Amino acid sequence: MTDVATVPTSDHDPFGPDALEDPTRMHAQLREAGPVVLLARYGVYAMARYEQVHAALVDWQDFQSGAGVGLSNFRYEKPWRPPSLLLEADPPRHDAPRRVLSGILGPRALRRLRDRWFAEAEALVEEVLSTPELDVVPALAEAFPLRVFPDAVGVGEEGRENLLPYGNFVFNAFGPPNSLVTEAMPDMPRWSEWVNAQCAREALSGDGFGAAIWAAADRGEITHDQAPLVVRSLLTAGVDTTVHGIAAMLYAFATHPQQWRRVRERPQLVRAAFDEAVRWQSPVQTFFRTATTDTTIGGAVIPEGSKILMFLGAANRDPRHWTDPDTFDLERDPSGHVGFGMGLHQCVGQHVARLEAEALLTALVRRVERLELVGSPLRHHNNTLRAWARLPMRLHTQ
Ligand code: HEM
Ligand SMILES: C=Cc1ccc(C(=O)O)cc1
Repeated sequence: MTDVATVPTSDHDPFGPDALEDPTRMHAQLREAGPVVLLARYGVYAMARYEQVHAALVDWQDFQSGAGVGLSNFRYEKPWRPPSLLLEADPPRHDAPRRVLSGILGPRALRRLRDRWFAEAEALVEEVLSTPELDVVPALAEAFPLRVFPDAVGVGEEGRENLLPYGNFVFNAFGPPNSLVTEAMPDMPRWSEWVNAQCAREALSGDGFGAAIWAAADRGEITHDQAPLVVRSLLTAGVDTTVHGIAAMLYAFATHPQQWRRVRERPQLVRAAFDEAVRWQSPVQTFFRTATTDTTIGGAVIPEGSKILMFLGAANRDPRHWTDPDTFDLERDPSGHVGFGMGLHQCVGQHVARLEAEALLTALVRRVERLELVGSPLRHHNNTLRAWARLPMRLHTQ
C-alpha cells in the first residue's frame, strides 16, 4: 500500500495556455507517472488512465459530485450559481431530476424531432455550399445546434446569443479563477440573468423540453422549485458541448480524408463517427470529484475531502485501453469511451447530441465529396472544453 507521500507529483498546469492549446504531451506524461498523480500547483489528485477514470466515474459513493465537479469545493466555498440538481448532486437529490430528464431526452422522445432536424440540416448545408470556402465553426458547428436546440427546449427567439457565452463561462468556472474566468466576469451577470429568465414556465413554448419539465413538476415527479433549475441544466449543458463536438467531428474528417470516403461509402457509420470523434477529441476534457472517504486507487491512498481531477480526454487515448488511440478510425468500436462520462451521471443529453450530429453529417455526406482545411485552424481555450475558434475549410462537392 503506497501512502500519500509516495504518490508521484507533477507541476503540470492543466488549465494553463500550453496545456489548453495541446494537452497531448501532458496527458501522456500523467498517464506514465502513475494511476494517480498529485498536481502540486492545485493540491488535487489527477487520474489520466482509462482504468482509474472509469473506476471513479462509476463509483459515485466514494467519488461524489455534490461538493462540485470543478476545482471549487462546495463544502467550504459558495458556488457562483445555485448548484445543478443533476451534475452537482448525489443520490437521493439527484434521482428525481435525472429520472425526469431521462424520460424527456430519451431516444423514443427524440423520434418526433428526427424529421425536422434532418430537414433543417439539409437546408443549412444547402445554404452553406453556396460559399464553398468558409469557417465551419460559425457556419456549421455553431449554426446547426443554435438552429434546432433552443427551439426544441422552447426558448424564445430574443437573446439566444447569450447561450454560447453563458455555457462557455460555466465550463471555464469548473477550473481555477484564471484569466479565462476573470475576463468574462463583467458580462456573466447579463448572460446568467437571461438564461435564468428563460427557465420560467411562462418563458417557454408549450411543446418543448422545457414545458415537459414543468409538466413533470405538475405530476409531482419533481417540485415546482426544482423545475427551472432542471431547465437551466439543458441550457447550460446542451449548446457549447454539441457545438464543439460537431466541430471536432468536422476537424476529424478534414484531417482524415480516407475516413470521409469511408463514411460516404457506408452512411451507416455516421452515428459511430460522432462517438469516435467525441472519443478522439473529447470536447469535455475534464471533471472533478470529491473523495467521501480515504479511498485507495492504484495503491495510493487519497484522503477524504480531496478533489480528484478526471482527465476524460486522456483516458479516451490511453494505449492501455485503446489500440492506436491517437488515430481517428471508423473501423474501431468507440463504445466504452468516457467522452460522455460513465455511470450515474453519464450524459443524459447524449442522444440529443448524437441526433444533431447524425442529422448534420447525413446532409454533408450526401453533398460533400471532401472537406479540405485551408488556412490555419485556431483553438478556442476553455478550462474544461476542447474547442475550435476557427476551422477554415473548402467543402468540395462532386
Ligand atoms: C457532444 C456533446 C456532449 C458532451 C461531450 C457531453 C458530455 C457530458 C459529460 C462528460 C457528462 C458527465 C458529467 C459528470 O460525470 O460529472 C455529461 C452530463 C450531462 N449532460 Fe452532457 N454532453 C453533451 C451533450 C449534452 C446535451 C445536448 C445535453 C442536454 C440536452 C446534455 C446534458 C447533460 C446533463 C444534464 C448532464 C448531467 C447528468 C447527471 O449528472 O446525471 N449534454 N455530459
Ligand atoms: C457536461 C456538462 C454539464 C454542464 C452543466 C450541467 C448542469 O448545469 O446540469 C450538466 C452537464
